[in-house]
Amino acid sequence: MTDPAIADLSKDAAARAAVALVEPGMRLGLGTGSTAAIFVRRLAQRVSEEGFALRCAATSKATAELATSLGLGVEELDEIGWLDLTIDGADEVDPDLNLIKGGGAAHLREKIVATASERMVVIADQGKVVDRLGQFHLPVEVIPFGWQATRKLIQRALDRLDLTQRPILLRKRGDAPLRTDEGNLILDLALEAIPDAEALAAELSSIAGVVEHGLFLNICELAIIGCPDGSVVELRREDMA
Ligand SMILES: O=C[C@H](O)[C@H](O)[C@H](O)COP(=O)(O)O
Repeated sequence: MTDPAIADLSKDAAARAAVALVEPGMRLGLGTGSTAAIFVRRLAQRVSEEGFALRCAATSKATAELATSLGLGVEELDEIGWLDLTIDGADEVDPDLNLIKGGGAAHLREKIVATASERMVVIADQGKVVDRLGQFHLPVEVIPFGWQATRKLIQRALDRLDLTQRPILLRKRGDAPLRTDEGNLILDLALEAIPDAEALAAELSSIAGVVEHGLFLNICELAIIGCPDGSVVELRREDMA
């Protein structure tokens, strides 16, 4: 676990490098979370200094509010239609640039926005880089109707993948179940490690009550990893380089 102050310097380094990828007139997807929020602040700063136009779609109500408060115009994704670039954070990044996202319960809209973009770039601190996905609890957004049956079906899917006895936790905010921007629930899967992310993603996607899981496979093209000294390391997916 990275020291929070060090992580903030690193996140800022990654955010500043990502702002340099933005070109005037771009159609841009804005991610969610603490790293994405730093990016939004740095982006607003650059736009106010240089005064160019952008069209932005946000991945959450929180990001839309932040961007709007900083003077960035935010539109619905469908008003813009398609995006040139999405910049977002991640909870884990593996060597193939596969990700776990959804620590902030926003992965459904994040995945819609990222896959409606020509390019998705992740910004993160070094603590997010892992050899194999799964230490971070995998968020799964589920419909409230019949969610306990959905949880049983997820458990059975995990059993088929030899991920037995893994806790599946209903995410709460205070005493109440957390509701996503879409009014759904989040189940967090404490897997420890994911031996076959493609197989798990396919199993989860086949369950009726599952809206979306937080595995982002083959979506991210570039990860900008910030370091506390202000430098960054760029990780690229081989097949897109
Ligand atoms: O749902 C939230 C998102 O997937 C975030 O991008 C992710 O949790 C990373 O957030 P942070 O930058 O705060 O670590």
